[in-house]
Amino acid sequence: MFRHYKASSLLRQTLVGRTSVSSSLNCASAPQIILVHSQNRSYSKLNQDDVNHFKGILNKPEVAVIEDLEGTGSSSELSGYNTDWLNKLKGNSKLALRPSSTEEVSQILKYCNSRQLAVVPQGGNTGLVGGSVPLDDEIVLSLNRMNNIIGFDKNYSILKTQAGVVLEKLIEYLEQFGYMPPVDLGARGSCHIGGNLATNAGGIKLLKYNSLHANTIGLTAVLPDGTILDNMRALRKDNTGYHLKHLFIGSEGTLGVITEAAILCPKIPAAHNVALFALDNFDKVEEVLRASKDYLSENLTAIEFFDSESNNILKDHTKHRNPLGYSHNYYMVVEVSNFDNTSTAEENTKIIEDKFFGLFEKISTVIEDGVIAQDSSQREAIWNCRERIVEGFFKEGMTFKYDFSLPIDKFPVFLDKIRDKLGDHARTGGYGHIGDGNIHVNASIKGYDNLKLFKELQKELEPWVFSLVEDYEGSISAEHGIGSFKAPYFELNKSNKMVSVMKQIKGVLDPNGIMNPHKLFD
Ligand SMILES: O=C(O)CC[C@@H](O)C(=O)O
Ligand SMILES: [Zn+2]
Repeated sequence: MFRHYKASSLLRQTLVGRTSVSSSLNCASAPQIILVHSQNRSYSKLNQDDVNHFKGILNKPEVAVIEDLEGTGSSSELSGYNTDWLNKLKGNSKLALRPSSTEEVSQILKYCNSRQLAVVPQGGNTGLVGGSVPLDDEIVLSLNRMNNIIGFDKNYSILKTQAGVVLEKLIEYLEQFGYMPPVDLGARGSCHIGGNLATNAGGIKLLKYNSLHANTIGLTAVLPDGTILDNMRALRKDNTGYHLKHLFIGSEGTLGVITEAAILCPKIPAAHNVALFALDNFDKVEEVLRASKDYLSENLTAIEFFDSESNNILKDHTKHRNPLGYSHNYYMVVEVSNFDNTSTAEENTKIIEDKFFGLFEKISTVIEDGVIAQDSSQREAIWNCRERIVEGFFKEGMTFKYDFSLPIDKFPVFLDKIRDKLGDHARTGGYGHIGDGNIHVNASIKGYDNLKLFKELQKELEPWVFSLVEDYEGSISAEHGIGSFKAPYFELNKSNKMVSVMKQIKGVLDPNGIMNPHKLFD
């Protein structure tokens, strides 16, 4: 049984162990919706000589080159490289290349650049904005064979790794040293660290551990002309000139390919626990946020929220149940950690209990109800209430998915406006990373058989919603990136001057425009 917070009696809890926040989600079974099609610009057409060239330069060509030049559809493996995780896009690539070293990536790009062949770099292909699959017949450059962990520097807690390592493998590797990656996502079982870097992926840990921009100490990146930029000395302090690594982090594969990274890693907390609160209005959500930040300070490791529609969607489509039920307007998940490794397990338990007890005293008149986990499975159950909402919307039907940054006081009015706009056509929920101003809006129409309605609504909704975000001085992407889905709106959300400098940088590094065409810039 979960232990309930009640204003009259807060009982001491038993806190044990540590658990991952959730297992990986997988959207591979979704019915397919094709949303974007693009005719490539003046790229060359891939021919047999090109394929033979790649076979000649790559180690183990039998696994490094996956081709279907004739377009017979004989390679089902190629179909995986062509299809995005949400099953919203299907490209028409005839060739996927799987290099095994930075040198091979360099040779591939050099050749593609000289032949004007377009390239889509691909990591775990778990992105949500259509950024990692071809829109036409671009060559897929997959990093999935570059999956070696290079090592961990215990003096400076810096991990060195190849880009194609799955995030979960890094989590497991670092555990032996008592450390963890600074980033964690629902897709941890499939996403690659290189893809996380290329998209500057966020997630629930960002509040505490900051972004990948902040934690990346060094990178190796390959430019479209094959030049290797090796910055893997991994010096914590290196104040010499422009930090080119930042150009590649979040560039969504439009400037080059990240092949290695050196990442600063935080210690795994000695202990942690989570509580779930129910609230009746959004002002109170903000109050709990402020109280948690003020009172818990550095012990606050995550704070998330979800609204009642998101909670209902979870109930309707997944096996996960909210221990606080379904009658409240808002819910918040608060995670508290203790970092003092010299404390005993009992002391840790008490330290965390005291933290929650102190927080509860401050918010007891604000919350309607609350529970604290008593063991690792309850922690997971609480996290599932938040992390599995995605799965619920996905099962409801075709989903509009957004990841906005907004001033927090605009969250409720913003959601109301979207609900008004979509009317009865969709179920719309808001949830996300309240601690860093990032709201996810998911809106699902029922089922997968009304693509016409979906597209009609999209036409109405998107120009309007993205300009609303601009009016509110927010960002159209807090963490998922621009990809191809948001590319038409990218320039709306940035000043002309900024877009112009970005395009100049793109022009310098990728003058032939071979890298990930139609992503980021429309
Ligand atoms: O699928 C989504 O819309 C959000 C996914 C992820 O960023 C999350 O925070 O759960
Ligand atoms: Zn998120």
